[in-house]
Amino acid sequence: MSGETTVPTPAGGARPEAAAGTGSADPRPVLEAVHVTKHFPVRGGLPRRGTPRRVVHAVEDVTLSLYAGRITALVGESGSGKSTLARLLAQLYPLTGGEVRLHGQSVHALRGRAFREHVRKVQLILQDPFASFNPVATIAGTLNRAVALHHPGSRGKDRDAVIDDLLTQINLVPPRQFTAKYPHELSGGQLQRLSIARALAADPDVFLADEPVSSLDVSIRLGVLNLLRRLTEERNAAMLYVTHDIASARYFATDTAVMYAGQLVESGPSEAVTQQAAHPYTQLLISSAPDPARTAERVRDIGQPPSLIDPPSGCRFHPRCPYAMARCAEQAPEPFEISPGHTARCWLYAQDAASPGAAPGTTAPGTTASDAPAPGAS
Ligand SMILES: Nc1ncnc2c1ncn2[C@@H]1O[C@H](COP(=O)(O)OP(=O)(O)OP(=O)(O)O)[C@@H](O)[C@H]1O
Repeated sequence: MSGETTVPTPAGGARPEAAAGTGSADPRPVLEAVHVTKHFPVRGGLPRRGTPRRVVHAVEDVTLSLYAGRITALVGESGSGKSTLARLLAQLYPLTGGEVRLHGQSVHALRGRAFREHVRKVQLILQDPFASFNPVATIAGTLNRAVALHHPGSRGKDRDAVIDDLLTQINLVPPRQFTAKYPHELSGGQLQRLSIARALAADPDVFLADEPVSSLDVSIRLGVLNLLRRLTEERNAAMLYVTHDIASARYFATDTAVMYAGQLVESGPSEAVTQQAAHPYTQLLISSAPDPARTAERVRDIGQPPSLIDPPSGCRFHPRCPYAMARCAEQAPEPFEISPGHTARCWLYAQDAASPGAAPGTTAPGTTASDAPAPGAS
């Protein structure tokens, strides 16, 4: 594939103001997933005697770091494990394997004080704001609870001032026009802003935003994304931005990580990942992204992801990969560095398979045309 893949503007139209800033100079990650694995037991049906219990391999050996002042987009098809990874980082599920680290410290808390401390520092913002509010609590009541939880010493006027400040930060102004309202009196965009205000009440170090704009009307997505980016930069927080929309990643996120069937297949600076996509899956994801300027012929059907109960051997993408070679079905590739900070788990970039800078689309060096079977071959 050429490095000239056209990436459309984010779903929803206009571009956010600019890609997120360079962040703080601190090179240490704020939050890390280190070789994180999550298997869910398959419900229903007892395993046959002598056979292992069947599991969904939702997340497999994922290592990902989030940095202060930087937004990392986590991109992939539905079912690729993005939300599960976000929830693992939030400590909402126990890990099957690996480790989550906050400020370099391993976190094992699933309850109690340590868990509450993790939840305070790592705030999850979910896709559907309507589902996350008590319909019979006013805006003031909802925020009052959050402020009381995270600022236990605050009282009366102090707390009102904090609530006013939170509403101002998310542009629900003047605040007193909103405090007496109920969730059903706000639009989807206003409610999502409110869920951001609730997260802000905890003064977090990390935001985990799981598809924060996909349930919103196209016309208001941009405003919410810009708000998230401004808050991340102003507070020098780290952000994980989970999305199906690789196009928005380029404009919104500093870094982009691509997940396929529970595994990270490519990661690096957003510009490199989206403009010089290295992994064949990332290339297919980009070529399938909606782009009004693109002719219908350029949009390719990218097929179906595999079962995560019996995932393919070797590289999980190999049954769909137009460049699959024999070793792809046998051995899972390690991440190979394409350029500084830009890696792809693809055998095409192994030293014995491809020369530096070579990308699939033409026959990869070390690979003859007959080595590269037709798409769908395994
Ligand atoms: N609690 C659970 N129990 C069993 N399987 C689960 C559970 N949560 C997720 N899964 C499975 O794990 C896999 C990954 O799901 P996940 O929701 O993380 O993907 P996703 O990329 O976030 O998808 P989407 O974009 O549709 O939300 C899927 O096969 C899903 O069915």
